[in-house]
Amino acid sequence: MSELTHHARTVTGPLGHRGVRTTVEWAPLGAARARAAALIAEHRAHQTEIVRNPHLDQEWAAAMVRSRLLLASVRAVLGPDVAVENTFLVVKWPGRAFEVPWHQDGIDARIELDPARSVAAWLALTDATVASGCLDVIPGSHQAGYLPYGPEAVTGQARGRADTVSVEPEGQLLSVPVHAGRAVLMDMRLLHRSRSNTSDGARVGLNVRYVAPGACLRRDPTCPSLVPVSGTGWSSTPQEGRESST
Ligand SMILES: O=C(O)CCC(=O)C(=O)O
Ligand SMILES: [Fe+2]
Repeated sequence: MSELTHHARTVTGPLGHRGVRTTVEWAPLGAARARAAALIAEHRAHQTEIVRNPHLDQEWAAAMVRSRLLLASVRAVLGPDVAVENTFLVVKWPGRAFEVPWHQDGIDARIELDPARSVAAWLALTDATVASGCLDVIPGSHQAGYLPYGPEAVTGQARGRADTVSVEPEGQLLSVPVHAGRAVLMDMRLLHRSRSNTSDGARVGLNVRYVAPGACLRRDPTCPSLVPVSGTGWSSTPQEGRESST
């Protein structure tokens, strides 16, 4: 590959010039809704909003990140060897303020992921509508690369402060409503956010960061190990990602 071709590929990334794909399925509608109903029942009493890395210890999440339908799409983007770097369950309860500010998924204090070797998947367990706080994205925003970021100014107390980009997002916002059972794939650099849920039902989504070998440019030792979900290329590098320079 010539220098120029490589540069162009790095800028546009594995999802192309828009940096987002919205036609991906991970489960039949009914199965996704049934899982959402179980999670809503489990978390309603405490109004739990965030569960970190449920794929490590909860069977439903371990199964979700291995969805055959989803992995077919992820493999088409990343190649045969795929591991889960992180998962993040977000429940937006009706009538409760919870805005996720503009951010990029592939960089924070603990990680930096090579956008050419990683992809973020946002899986809808309930219908995500504009009213219930679906994702808003800025197509093409990934082409500007990783941007400076810092903690958001205000937040709900139990949640902590989320990272947000410290520059004004530029470009045309696109709201991405998705039905339960469908997913959005995003370039790790794509700017996105979500607003509060003003509908009368809970909105449930799982964010998954998928990586191919060599994707972890920086990863804190406190991060859990990568979980291989596809391919045979992981056996020789079981700790890949805990090392800072592979
Ligand atoms: O579920 C949401 O509304 C957004 C979640 C998100 O962007 C993330 O977990 O990185
Ligand atoms: Fe995100």
